[in-house]
Amino acid sequence: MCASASRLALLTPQEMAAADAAAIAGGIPGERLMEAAGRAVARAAMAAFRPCRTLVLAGPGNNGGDGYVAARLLEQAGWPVAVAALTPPREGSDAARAATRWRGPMRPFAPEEAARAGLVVDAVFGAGLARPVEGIVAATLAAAGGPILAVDVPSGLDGATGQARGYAPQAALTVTFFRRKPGHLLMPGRALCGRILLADIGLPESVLRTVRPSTWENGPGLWRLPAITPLAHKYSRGVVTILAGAGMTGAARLAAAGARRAGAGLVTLAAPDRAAGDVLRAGEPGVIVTEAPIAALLADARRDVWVIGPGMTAEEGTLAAFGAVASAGRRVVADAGLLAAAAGAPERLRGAAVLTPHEGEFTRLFGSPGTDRLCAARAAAARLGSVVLLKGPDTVVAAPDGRAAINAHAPPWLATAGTGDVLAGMIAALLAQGMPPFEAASAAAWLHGDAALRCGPGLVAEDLAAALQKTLEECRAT
Ligand SMILES: NC(=O)C1=CN([C@@H]2O[C@H](COP(=O)(O)OP(=O)(O)OC[C@H]3O[C@@H](n4cnc5c(N)ncnc54)[C@H](O)[C@@H]3O)[C@@H](O)[C@H]2O)[C@H](O)CC1
Ligand SMILES: [K+]
Repeated sequence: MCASASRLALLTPQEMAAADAAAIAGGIPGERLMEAAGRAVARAAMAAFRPCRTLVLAGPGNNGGDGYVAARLLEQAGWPVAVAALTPPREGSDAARAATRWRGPMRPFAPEEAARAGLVVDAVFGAGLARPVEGIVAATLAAAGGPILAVDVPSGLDGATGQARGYAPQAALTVTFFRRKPGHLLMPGRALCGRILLADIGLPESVLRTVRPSTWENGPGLWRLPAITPLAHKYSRGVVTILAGAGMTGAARLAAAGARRAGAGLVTLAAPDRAAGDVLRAGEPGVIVTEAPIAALLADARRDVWVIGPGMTAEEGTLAAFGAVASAGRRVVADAGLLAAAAGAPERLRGAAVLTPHEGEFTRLFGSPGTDRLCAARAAAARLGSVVLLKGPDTVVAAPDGRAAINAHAPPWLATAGTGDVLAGMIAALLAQGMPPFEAASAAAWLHGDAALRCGPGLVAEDLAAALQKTLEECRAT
């Protein structure tokens, strides 16, 4: 794994525990890791908040241990700190030793204590969350009068899925260690964490070779955009063919704009009839419009990548068009109408390079993704042998081989009509320029979000393609 991808690795709580164990087996005392974790929490508190009456809520495990260390260091810095222990740590554990070094005031675990605090440090549960948070823990966290600084994760948040198990508080700041967890990027986890600080606690990078992560935060470093060689010509920069629907030609035009701006050398819109063709010709002059039948288009071997679905209806004809293109060995980005046409029968999309369903399309194809979007997208990708890009505020890109990327680099205003069509065209363009499907889908998702961030909340889909130019310039420069 290259260095930049390594930095983007996301570790599940289980993988984090394995990383800890590997480090400890490699001779790094757990106590040193805990001391480093607690110090990172104390430093983050001192950097983010003014000295105030601080209550550290300590759980029975190592999350609690981090909390005792942070309490001791904050008190040494002159902060008025008290600790409330849910239950004492297991005797002889690192957390127990950290607890014995805490000589300051102890308080009961009680809502009124949290209500009186200017800052609550939530060190109750972290990677070891075993069951929903409820009862006195939930009541005390919910009563926090001031901001919450969460250690590793807000207690109750599942680090693997980003879902709250029972109650999980809204943190102002979350300090996590070594690598982020999927739950720090998946919703609602990302929102509940508030600002996320990643601290180095001295775990060597070598533990990643032991853990072998398969989930990454999406970003440059996980993929590289195709270089534009001096000898490039339009065919070498990839040919994208987009099937246009009879009615909604706008979607195909948006896909064409996305494909062109993402660098495809030649983009063709295949119209179903003359009327549609005339409408399409009114669009971007740089797009070739043809009414030629699919069979004739397939005779040109350079037409390697196709987009099928935007603006198309969910009926047999759409599936038949896909069948003809896929059986000719061409790579298809399946979106919108094609996904709808295969509802309940996802195997009919076997052979597609990339599927780009939103939640509703995914549900109609594979059933509800439920609370574990990562797992659902991975299962769908493995089932079809295709990359599945499950769109949302936390878009998940899953490959058939188990790799997955979570894209947090996208603003909420991206959720507007037509942006999905642009994305489908962008994926096709990157495929046509030689990127493998997982990398092409991941890169397109990130570029798509970055362009939307540049456009601001007034975004309409037509703006995206134009904003892509700046995004691509900067991405290529890095
Ligand atoms: N490398 C690192 O990232 C380091 C992380 N550290 C911290 O260690 C915790 C994980 O510690 P662990 O002991 O495995 O789990 P927890 O502290 O989260 O607590 C588990 C403990 O709590 C019990 N429990 C779980 N859920 C509940 C519940 N709902 N109600 C009651 N009790 C519950 C469970 O039975 C266990 O006894 C990680 O998050 C980091 O904060 C290390 O300190 C340093 C290295
Ligand atoms: K916590």
